[in-house]
Amino acid sequence: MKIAVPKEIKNHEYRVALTPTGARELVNRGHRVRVQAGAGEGAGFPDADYEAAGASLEADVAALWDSAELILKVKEPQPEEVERLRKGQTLFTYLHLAAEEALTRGLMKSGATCIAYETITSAQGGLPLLAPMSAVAGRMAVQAGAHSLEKAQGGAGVLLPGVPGVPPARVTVIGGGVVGENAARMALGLGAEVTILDKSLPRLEVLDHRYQGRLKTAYSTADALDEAIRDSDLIIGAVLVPGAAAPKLIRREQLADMRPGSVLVDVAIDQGGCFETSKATTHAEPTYVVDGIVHYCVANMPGAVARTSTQALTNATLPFVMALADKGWRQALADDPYFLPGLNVHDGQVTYPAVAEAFGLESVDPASVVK
Ligand SMILES: NC(=O)C1=CN([C@@H]2O[C@H](COP(=O)(O)OP(=O)(O)OC[C@H]3O[C@@H](n4cnc5c(N)ncnc54)[C@H](O)[C@@H]3O)[C@@H](O)[C@H]2O)C=CC1
Ligand SMILES: CC(=O)C(=O)O
Ligand SMILES: [Mg+2]
Repeated sequence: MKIAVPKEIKNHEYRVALTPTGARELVNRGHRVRVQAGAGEGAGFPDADYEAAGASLEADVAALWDSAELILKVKEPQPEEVERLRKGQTLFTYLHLAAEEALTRGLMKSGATCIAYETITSAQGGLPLLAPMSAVAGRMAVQAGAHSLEKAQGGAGVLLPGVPGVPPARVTVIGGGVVGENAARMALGLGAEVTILDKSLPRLEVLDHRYQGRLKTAYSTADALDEAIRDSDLIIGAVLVPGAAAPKLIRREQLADMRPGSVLVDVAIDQGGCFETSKATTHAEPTYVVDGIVHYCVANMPGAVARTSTQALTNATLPFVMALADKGWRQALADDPYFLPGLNVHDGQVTYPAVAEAFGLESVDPASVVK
């Protein structure tokens, strides 16, 4: 199969969808891999390493996209990339469509087959192609929050661990999944006082057991959120309803109940964000202040630690990439009921119910598409 790996063009996105190691695996199976010149540089993978792995380099972006049957990316396609996509091509990347109507409609118009990393499931539960980046983003959320609490960033001037004689800061994490647990681990490690809110009691039980009293857990209700808003120096938004737009859990008027200079880090921003006042920011300008509260809402947090993230992402994606390349998208999805929910758009139609619902579109059963 003809496979293309473009250089990512989102603001400060340095990850790449395939490492030279991954390229070698595909080439060894008889596939033709073309990598855009410079695509791996930001993650520390020079062009020469791809050539040594048997891939070819392409400097002309239009030619790269045009020649491909399968396009591997990291971030959702930007408008100029959507323009390049066409019927007959398969796109495999993060899409987060429920947060982006224009992108959804653009992909429908392209006629291409679009498979999202973040909606693929597994027999063990969870979202195996989201999890590695959620681990990165969860850990980074505490670094970002700690930095945002500094005065120069508009923060209250609070040090997360405190010092002897001064109590630690209070951190609340809303959503105790992969992002939430990784954020909590980091915050605990720094000595903060940490509470996790979740709607899932079984999940809270697991966390309670695992952290043996060092981590407080609370069932996520309006009252629990009110309390968190009043008491927290840092709130991390880490909820997910798979494939759907994030629920808005803190409204603008509630910011008045927070201490001035407190910080909201909205990791769920890639699904639209879980705070009413969240709007996506970039690594170039990650924060802004609303009503005295610092907001950090970067939608591609792992892009900032591209080396770690690229290796973690491609460890998870490679088996799926190999299945797509070896069997073609239709057979690969038909053979694997956990891969099938990755299909979000095919030939002008939405095939993921939560995305269709978000925009009042009709949803087609993916199983009927791969028959
Ligand atoms: N901004 C970025 O760069 C990145 C963002 N993300 C995003 O972070 C979000 C979280 O991802 P994961 O932790 O992997 O998901 P997950 O599925 O592991 O965890 C989500 C948790 O949220 C809980 N939840 C759902 N509704 C809730 C509510 N109303 N109140 C409290 N808890 C609720 C669920 O029970 C679940 O435990 C996703 O939107 C994901 O796309 C992930 C990686 C990078
Ligand atoms: C999950 C996601 O959106 C990211 O890693 O950028
Ligand atoms: Mg996004």
